Formats: sequence, C-alpha cells, structure tokens
Amino acid sequence: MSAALRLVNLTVSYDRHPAVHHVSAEIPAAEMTAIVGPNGAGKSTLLKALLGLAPHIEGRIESTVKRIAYLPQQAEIDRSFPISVFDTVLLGRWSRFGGFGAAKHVDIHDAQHAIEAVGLSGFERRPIDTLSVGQFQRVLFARLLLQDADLVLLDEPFAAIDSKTVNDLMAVIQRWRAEQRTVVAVLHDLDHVRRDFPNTLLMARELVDAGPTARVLSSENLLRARAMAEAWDEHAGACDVPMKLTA
Ligand SMILES: Nc1ncnc2c1ncn2[C@@H]1O[C@H](COP(=O)(O)OP(=O)(O)OP(=O)(O)O)[C@@H](O)[C@H]1O
Repeated sequence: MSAALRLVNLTVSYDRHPAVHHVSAEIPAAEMTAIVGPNGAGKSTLLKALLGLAPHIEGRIESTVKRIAYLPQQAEIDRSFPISVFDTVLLGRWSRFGGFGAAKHVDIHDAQHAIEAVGLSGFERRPIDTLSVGQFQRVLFARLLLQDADLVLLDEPFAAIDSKTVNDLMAVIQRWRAEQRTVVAVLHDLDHVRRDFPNTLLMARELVDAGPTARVLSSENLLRARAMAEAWDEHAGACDVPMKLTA
C-alpha cells in the first residue's frame, strides 16, 4: 500500500511548547484513517500541521498529494456571516474562479448536485445561521464535495451529530474512499472507528501506535495512551519531553 503522507520525526509547537512530539507514521493512500486519542492529545494540531496551519519545528512531512480539503471543528467556524447554503457550497470552487471571477455553469450544476447528495435539496436559499448543527455539517460536506481533493481532512466531523446524519455523511466518506481519495478524520467514538476506519493513528502527544485499527485500538495501547497523556508536562520546552513513557 503506498503512502499519501509520510510523517518523519514531526514535532509541532506553539510558542516553543511542543503539542505533538517526534511523530513518525504513514497515512496510506486511498484509505480511511482515523486519528484518535484523549483530549489534548494533539489530534487537531497534527491535522493542522498536515495543512501547514501549525508549523513544525522539527522533522518533515513527505506528501504525494496535490489537492487537500479540510473540515475544521464547527466551533471554529463563524456562522454569523450572511450567506446562503448555496453560496457556502459554491465557495468549495473558490480556488478555481478566484476573487474576481464568476462561477461557471458547471460550478452551479455541481453545487446543486452536492446539495442533493447531502440531502439538503430545498435549503439552497436558507441563510446558514438558521441551520441546525447537523444541517450545517451537511452543508460543509457538500462544500468538500466541490473541492475535488485527493486528501480530505476532517476534524471531529460527527461531534454533536445525530445517528441519521452520521450515516448519511459516512456514505459521502465511503464514496470518497471508492473514488480512491484519502480520508483522515479525528474521531472520538472508538466503536465507530473500529467499524468503519481500517487504519488508525493513536496519539498521546507522541504517537502510541499506527496501523490496522484492530491492532492499534488494543486495550493495552488505550491504557498506555491515557497514562502518557496524563503524564505530559504542558510547560515542557521543545525537547525536554521524555521520548517514551510506559503505562
Ligand atoms: N493555537 C494554539 N496555541 C497554543 N496552544 C495550543 C493551540 N492549539 C492547541 N494548543 C494546545 O496544544 C495541545 C493539543 O491540542 P489539540 O487541540 O491538538 O488536541 P486534541 O487532541 O485535538 O484535543 P481535543 O480532543 O480536546 O479536541 C493542547 O495542550 C492545546 O492547549
């Protein structure tokens, strides 16, 4: 299996305090990978590092990917901007038509199609600040559909989402997988990960384990992750942090 991304000794810091420390792992291409770990384990930071939004101070990321799409946590998105569902979805094509260009017929058609694919037909003119959390997540998935990316990064896509919406959005993710796209999702529901994500990275600031989900999510690894997260020194400098802790 080829790698879409290879992380080599990656350390990501905020103000010289490492949030993710010495991670080496591969993200397989055309596969679904979950990133899991306790709160504060560095999962979102790792995702942001893959995008270049959290600069790494050590190590490197080797990539075979051309286009990346990113879904941040809903809490990070300002919904007060007065914009409709349709225009929000169309923004997925922003990079093609740019600041002063106009959307082409094909973009309008694809946006309509994406809105249908996530079950939101009839909502096109609704302002986004009137939507429920689940409906808004459907809008964001429709926007991702328009981005046509090789690598889709999702940060807690199912937080506060009901099971019907989760199932519908999982169908979109399965479709990306069938189209040979690489999907990486930060998730908290380990049963869901075991069911649907063949590959997992278990984080506790350092990498605990990476590879096939059934192996990575062993009770031994999960205990170890918890102990490592609890033992982490929040105020450690860039390289005063122990490389390995045992449970
Ligand atoms: N912009 C930032 N500036 C400074 N520190 C940050 C910043 N973002 C995250 N951190 C810190 O980095 C560490 C890892 O946070 P991160 O959000 O990556 O963890 P997480 O595993 O995604 O957590 P959760 O499951 O709670 O969302 C935490 O100690 C957090 O306080």
